[in-house]
Amino acid sequence: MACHLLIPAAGSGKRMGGDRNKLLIPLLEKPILQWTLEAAIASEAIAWIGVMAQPHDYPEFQKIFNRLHTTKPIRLIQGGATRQASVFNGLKALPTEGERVLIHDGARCLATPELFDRCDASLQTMPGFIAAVPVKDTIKIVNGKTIVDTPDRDRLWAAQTPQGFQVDLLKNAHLKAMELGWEVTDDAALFEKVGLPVQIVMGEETNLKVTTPQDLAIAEFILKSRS
Ligand SMILES: Nc1ccn([C@@H]2O[C@H](COP(=O)(O)OP(=O)(O)OP(=O)(O)O)[C@@H](O)[C@H]2O)c(=O)n1
Ligand SMILES: C[C@](O)(CO)[C@H](O)COP(=O)(O)O
Repeated sequence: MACHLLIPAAGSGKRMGGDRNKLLIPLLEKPILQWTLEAAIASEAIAWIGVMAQPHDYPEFQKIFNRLHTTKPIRLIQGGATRQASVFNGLKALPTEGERVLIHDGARCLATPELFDRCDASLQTMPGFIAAVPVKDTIKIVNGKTIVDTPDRDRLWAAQTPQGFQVDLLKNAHLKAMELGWEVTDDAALFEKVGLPVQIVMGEETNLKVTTPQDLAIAEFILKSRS
């Protein structure tokens, strides 16, 4: 079964500090979103891509789509006020034959096609998963500036995308979130809140989310080391 991919790309990039969507910032002469799309296009598993965007970004995003060499359909879908709302809009716009969906942040432009393929294979056997990597730092829980706990690092994983789910289960979790006013930063959290299991799939250390100007420099370094 062909895999459908939703790319939340409707943010504003506040932490990047610029005056436009950070996904339009050039990284080695290509916009961040173009790197993300090229990796998704190169993944054998993905047959259809929906990109959630703010209408004011449509013209620039369309220019990026026009530069891509692919026959895979790429659709613009109106984004929402939060990542969560953008994903919900994406779920409603999926082609009806899609039973399972991958969701991948436009800002994670270093994910490899192999990661998408591995995630799609995992999604065939589980209702929900996230790509994640084991945490390397010792993490502290603090109250104000005082440490209150040091959780066991063996149980800590850093969440990434792709994340993948059975569409009907995820839609129901989003509906419940709207009804009860839950606000979360990833889709796995909604699955967790409704009591559904989410598995871990090994992510990639280099699969960072470009969030701050420092991340741009790191992403550039990683891309150069690949060429
Ligand atoms: N209303 C929103 C907000 C975010 N996103 C997307 O969700 C992904 C992860 O969000 P983040 O990295 O936080 O992006 P921004 O919201 O743009 O950044 P910031 O939080 O710094 O404003 C990004 O690809 C972003 O475009 C989205 O589709 N719709
Ligand atoms: C989905 C995500 O990328 C997992 O790391 C993340 O939660 C996105 O939300 P953020 O608020 O931009 O970190």
